[in-house]
Amino acid sequence: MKPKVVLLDIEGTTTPVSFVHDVLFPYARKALPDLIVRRASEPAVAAALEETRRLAPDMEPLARLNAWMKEDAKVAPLKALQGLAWAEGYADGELVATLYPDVLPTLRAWRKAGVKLAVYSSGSVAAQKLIYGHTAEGDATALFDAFLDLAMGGKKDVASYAKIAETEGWVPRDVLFVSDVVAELDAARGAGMKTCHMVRAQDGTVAGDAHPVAHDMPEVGVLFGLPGDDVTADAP
Ligand SMILES: CSCCC(=O)C(=O)COP(=O)(O)O
Ligand SMILES: [Mg+2]
Repeated sequence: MKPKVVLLDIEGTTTPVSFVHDVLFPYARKALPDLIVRRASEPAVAAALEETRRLAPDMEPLARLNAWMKEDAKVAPLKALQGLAWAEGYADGELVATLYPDVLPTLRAWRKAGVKLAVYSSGSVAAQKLIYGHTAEGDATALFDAFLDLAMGGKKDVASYAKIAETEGWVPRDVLFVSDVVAELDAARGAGMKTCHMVRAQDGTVAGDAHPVAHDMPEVGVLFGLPGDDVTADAP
């Protein structure tokens, strides 16, 4: 059975790991000390700092945020603040999202064929929309039916995928989850979803034998019977 929904990870799947680690994360690391002071009275900033204090009561929030960034911790208040920092960078033109070149043409073809597309990333929904809203080809957010983040739970937890399916009204076996991280794929499979391991040579991802392996988005399509980008697709 062909998937009716394709649920996509971002880092290592649709964007190079280097874009996240060498461009986005350093930008946020530099911007956050000023941002959390300058915008301290904004509810989103205040809530993220409050949650940081709650999770790490013995540490000064900026020190905790810096330590999380060093560990690449997927923690909701850090992800919220990083998203606010990146919004400033995209707005002033300093940031432009880098996607793998096979991504948008293939997603357009799948959407044109009636496949629903969605994002599930540790990055906040706001940050996801910024990435797809600032690609070299313009705003591609209209391709997606749903954006999902850590509010659904951690990406390595079976319950998160069950919650996503329930929230969106999807039958799990109709959903194909594509990610570069095997533990995330194991969790999605545990909830009844189809899975595909994205192994991008540029990212140094190592293929295993637990999940079907693809090296780019068209190969995902071949494995799961989805159309290729030779289908005429109007750019969103
Ligand atoms: C979507 S914002 C940038 C990516 C990010 O912050 C991140 O932690 C990547 O996580 P993913 O779940 O997409 O691997
Ligand atoms: Mg990933």
